[in-house]
Amino acid sequence: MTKPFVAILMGSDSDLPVMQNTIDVLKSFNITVEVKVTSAHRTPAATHSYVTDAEARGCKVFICAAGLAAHLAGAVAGITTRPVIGVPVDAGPLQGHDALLSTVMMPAGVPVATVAIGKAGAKNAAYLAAQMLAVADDEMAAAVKADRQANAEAVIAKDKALQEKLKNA
Ligand SMILES: Nc1c(C(=O)O)ncn1[C@@H]1O[C@H](COP(=O)(O)O)[C@@H](O)[C@H]1O
Repeated sequence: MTKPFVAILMGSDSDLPVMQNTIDVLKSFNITVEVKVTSAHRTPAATHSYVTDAEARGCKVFICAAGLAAHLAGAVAGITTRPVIGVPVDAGPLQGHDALLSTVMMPAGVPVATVAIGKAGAKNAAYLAAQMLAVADDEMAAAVKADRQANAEAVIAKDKALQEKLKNA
């Protein structure tokens, strides 16, 4: 039996501050995570063998983060038929627009589910992975629903506090 996990691939260790957000959200759902620095440009052979091996060991979803000419997610999507989520990282003078376009503009047949640039996208990559796992896992589905409910309650509480403050101003 292979143990299910989510793999996070980063083009560089310089992407870690953004991708720590993904790790934290996945861990909050008790999802087993593997984190790997590997690059389609700098270490293409290692990237290929990691993805092939990870899939055989039970990786259910690949999350790939890269900045600049971000080809990592697309290259991984070409190796595996597991879902691939791409996180564009703001790593240079184009502020992540370069990474966004090179991650999202995949040719038909090899999709990369691309999230927003930076921290919000990094968090959403984890939520999306949890929702993908939840399709075949009722416990995960309940955890995702409970998390949504807690977020909604936090927004309502903030609004209530704001209304009180405005009333007393
Ligand atoms: N876009 C890629 C790929 C790739 O797509 O394979 N490999 C590294 N990189 C990105 O280059 C940026 C700068 O990397 P360094 O900080 O190591 O110079 C990082 O954001 C990385 O993801």
